[in-house]
Amino acid sequence: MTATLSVNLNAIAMLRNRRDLPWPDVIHFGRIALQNGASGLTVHPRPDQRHVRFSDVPALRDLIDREFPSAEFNIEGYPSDHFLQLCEDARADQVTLVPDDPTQATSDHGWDFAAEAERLVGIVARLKARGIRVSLFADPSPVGLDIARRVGADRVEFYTGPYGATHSDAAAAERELACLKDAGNTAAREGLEVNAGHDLTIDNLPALCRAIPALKEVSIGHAFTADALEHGFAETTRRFIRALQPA
Ligand SMILES: CC(=O)[C@@H](O)[C@H](O)COP(=O)(O)O
Ligand SMILES: NCC(=O)COP(=O)(O)O
Repeated sequence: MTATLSVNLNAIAMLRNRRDLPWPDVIHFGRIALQNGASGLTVHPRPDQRHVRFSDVPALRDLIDREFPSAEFNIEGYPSDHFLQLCEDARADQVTLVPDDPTQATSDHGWDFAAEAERLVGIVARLKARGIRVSLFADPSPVGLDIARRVGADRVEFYTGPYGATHSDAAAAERELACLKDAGNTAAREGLEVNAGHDLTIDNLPALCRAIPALKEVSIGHAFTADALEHGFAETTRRFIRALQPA
């Protein structure tokens, strides 16, 4: 199985927000990514709208509906009532629920499934009742994946920040990959499909795909955007898709 690529547009939105101007245009770069083979688009509209604005969400839904109806729209975020309503109004194909505090600089941990199970059951049911696939952001660990399944999640997205941080330490990378492999095997046993994201790059993707052969989707934004500064958005999309192909 080859994991699909969902391009995260947060960094494009952050660049746009530097000035009160409409460029770089989030919709334009989402279109380029989908035109060049990305399977979907991801955004993480945070409460402070530091990058993706709430108004970007319906506009991206409209792009996919009009021009790329087979593409998926993955919306990530903390399950506040406002966020859940935003996802429902946008008819998200997938919602990735993340336990982020509004003040966090970025996403840096998965759910404490044991502590949050009771709350997550209703939230997951609400989204699934609207035909939305639900993925729960999870640490790269087997712990709690049985609960993730019990609360109704279709998938977990393993947080690959610790793996991404090992870019200059091969031994540490092997240790993180072993954790991801173990977590991926447990997820499969629990009947969960697996996504992954955070600090993934062209260089670290192949080993991750070998560690989790059943990996369904990777969502990538930061390193993708850095690569695109050098290669352009279209070629970078093709480069990341090539990196996902089995060797
Ligand atoms: C959930 C995750 O790991 C990322 O998708 C997250 O959206 C990154 O958020 P920032 O782009 O705000 O750092
Ligand atoms: N879920 C991860 C994501 O969407 C993008 O994370 P990053 O590549 O910006 O670190």
